Amino acid sequence: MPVSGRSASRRPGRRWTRPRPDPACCVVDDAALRGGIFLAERCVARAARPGFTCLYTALTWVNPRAGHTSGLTTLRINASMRGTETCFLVSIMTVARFRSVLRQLHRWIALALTPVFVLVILSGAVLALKPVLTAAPAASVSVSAETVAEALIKIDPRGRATGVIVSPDASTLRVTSKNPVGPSGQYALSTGELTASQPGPDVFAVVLDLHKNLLLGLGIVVEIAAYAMTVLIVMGLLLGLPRLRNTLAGWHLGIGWLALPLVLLAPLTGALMALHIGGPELPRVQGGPPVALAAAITRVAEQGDGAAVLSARRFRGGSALVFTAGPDGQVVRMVQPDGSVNRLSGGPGLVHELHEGTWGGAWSAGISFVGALALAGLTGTGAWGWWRRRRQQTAGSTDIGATTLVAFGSQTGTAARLAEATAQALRRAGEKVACASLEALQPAALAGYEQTLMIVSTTGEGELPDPARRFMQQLPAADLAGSRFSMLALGDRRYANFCGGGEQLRGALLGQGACELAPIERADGEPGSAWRDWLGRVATLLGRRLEAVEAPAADQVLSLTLVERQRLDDPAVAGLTETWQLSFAPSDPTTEFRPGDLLLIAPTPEAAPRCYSIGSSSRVGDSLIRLTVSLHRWRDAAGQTRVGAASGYLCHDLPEGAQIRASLRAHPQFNPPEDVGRPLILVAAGAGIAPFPGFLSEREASLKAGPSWLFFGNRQRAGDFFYRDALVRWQDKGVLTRLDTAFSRDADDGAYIDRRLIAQGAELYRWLAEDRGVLYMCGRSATLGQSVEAALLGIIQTHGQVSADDAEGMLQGWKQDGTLQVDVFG
Ligand SMILES: Cc1cc2nc3c(=O)[nH]c(=O)nc-3n(C[C@H](O)[C@H](O)[C@H](O)COP(=O)(O)O)c2cc1C
Repeated sequence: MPVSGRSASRRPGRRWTRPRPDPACCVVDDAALRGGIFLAERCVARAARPGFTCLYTALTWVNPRAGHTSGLTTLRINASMRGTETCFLVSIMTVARFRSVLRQLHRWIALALTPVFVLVILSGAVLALKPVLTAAPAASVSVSAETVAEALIKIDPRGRATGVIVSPDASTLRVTSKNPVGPSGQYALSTGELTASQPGPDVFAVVLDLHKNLLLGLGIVVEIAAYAMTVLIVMGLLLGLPRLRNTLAGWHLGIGWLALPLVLLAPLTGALMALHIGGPELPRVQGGPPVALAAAITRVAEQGDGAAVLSARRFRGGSALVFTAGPDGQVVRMVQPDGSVNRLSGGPGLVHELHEGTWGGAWSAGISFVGALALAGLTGTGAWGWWRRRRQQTAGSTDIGATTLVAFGSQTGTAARLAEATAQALRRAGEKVACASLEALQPAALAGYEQTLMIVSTTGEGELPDPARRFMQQLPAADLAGSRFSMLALGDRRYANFCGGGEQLRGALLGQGACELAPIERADGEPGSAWRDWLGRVATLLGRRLEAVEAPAADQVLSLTLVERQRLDDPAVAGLTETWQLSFAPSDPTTEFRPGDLLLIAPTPEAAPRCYSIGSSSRVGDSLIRLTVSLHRWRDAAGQTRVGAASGYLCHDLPEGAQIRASLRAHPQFNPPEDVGRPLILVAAGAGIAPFPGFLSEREASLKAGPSWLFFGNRQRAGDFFYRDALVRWQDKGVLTRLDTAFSRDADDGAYIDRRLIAQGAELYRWLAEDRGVLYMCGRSATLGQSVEAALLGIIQTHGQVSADDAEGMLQGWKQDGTLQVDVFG
């Protein structure tokens, strides 16, 4: 399907239609469809009963705006028995949709409860160490229940105390009360007097209260957190297998999977405890006025087994628990409000012991502690990853409080660098400045600033750079009365339409009512001096004094020798675009260049230069600058075949060994990311693959390189699968983690590259949104640029579960923060 056809069908608003009859006309997320049909088949299997005939049709609804499935498969089951036919319509969520919903739930539940998780997990880690850090609670000197009860009556005559612990030497009682008027402190057992030394706070008791009630009696919130944590871990398992990568998402998944028993232990046992499953068998609590601890201990004394009292505390429904040590070990008794005593058997129960790490002594405590650390790691990597993604999405939004906007429209980076230098110079002079590409701006944004300084280049035959086109299209609808601007237009007089792009935009701005703060400045070729003049004038009008300003590095003029020219397409295959790789040796062997930098070559000194993307890197020892050049061939009005001046010169006329002069233009926006660990997604069509061999050779040379994924589209696998051998070699070496191709003229393929992106949407979204990947796209603007962006919008909408507008905003955010780098040519 012609890509332009699909983009023309884009309409605002959400409208779901059935797939059109020609399957080539709709782009269906194959994986999602397969998932849906799989579920459909299971559903039919269930619906089928003896005597029924079942037919089903899976109707997958397609969203034409985004070009992807809605994620809902509607299933029609025609079941007939004895001539009566019934039709059921069942809607099934496809696997992709299900995972997407699951991911959203996982994210938002986890984020909502992160503060609670942090408190509960950290306090749990401290409590896990309690058995190791504290001495065993058993008393070394035994004291009878009667003695403790007598002392407690003196200390707490009104029965308000909620806990009492006998000291190991049986000399004092530590009494606590939740009621502020109740007794609290350390008392002599013999006299019942408050001892001079007040006991320090019981750290473990405070931590336990934090762990169980968040110190605020919010036990219910902790219970919910335990259920939620268990559910989140299960959801996480459903979301994907671990991919061991040194990224936050990689660590998150890795911890979740590899430490699964450990991370599941505490929340699961906590949830079971909250549900009273697996604990000791408790007698039914009668309820009634709470029994005083002294009375409870007296009732235990009356049992007459002479056991020594260790501690007692208030329990549910007015009852109390009394812990004693007898010859058979620790015994717990529950004293009800009516004075009846029940001996609790079986200890705290396995679930409690597993939760508290007390089932196997010090090393089980250690396991609980490691489990708590793993849970902390899961929470930390999850929350940090979310925060970092959020920051990436909001990064680059215009500075708050700025009065001057510096806006740029740049094709090959010069205007962008000058805009940044302009903003910095003005900021240093005290002006509040925001700086943004026209790509990220809407005309109405100009009204938010006192003035806008525009730096706009010209490309093609007098055209606006690609990133400025949408802004220009939106201008006719904007009312810019009251907005002030000044234009610095970058151009080159060797082109027919000098500074055409800047002139066009200026005319349109004036047409919409904006007025000029300072007259337009036109830069011919190297823009440094024109920029300085213009900036000086503008700064004076703004009442600012500039310090000495330095223009960004200019293009570097190189002397190059063509050492090799290799044909990349197969001349025997008809209908392909003739394409060559050219390797140039710079006369200065210390010349530095990186993949994505640009080489400007003109066939004659007076001719306009053309720009070619460099596909090699001096950083990894490449001494040759390598270009991929397609011959531009067309038929003129008289039917004569013509070839482009620059491409014809490079592909045919320039002999090997010849020397030329060319300009090297740094293009840092399109260089490989400095953080080599970031996953790399490269999307290329035809000669757009030019810079990517250089990207992969830089990755090959790095030990810390993250994964990389190339999407390459061309016409025929047999004839123009450029750099196939090198790509296969990089795949074998693990440098290229994934390779997806689309060959539009192959009978068994027929797809364009956007189809591949959509088919891999879930994984692609994960690389970009979760693993901090960065996507570079290179190819013709009219085809690759539009179709890939449309595919990305659909992917964000489907797999990020956001509206069309939010997807658009996210895509713009990706362009601003460098997640999406575009180098397209006309
Ligand atoms: C392929 C190409 C086409 C160009 N077309 C024109 C043009 O039609 N008119 C013009 O004045 N300058 C033209 N230029 C010159 C650029 O506008 C000039 O080099 C500018 O500094 C580039 O800025 P940028 O890197 O921000 O895009 C062209 C440059 C290239 C590489």
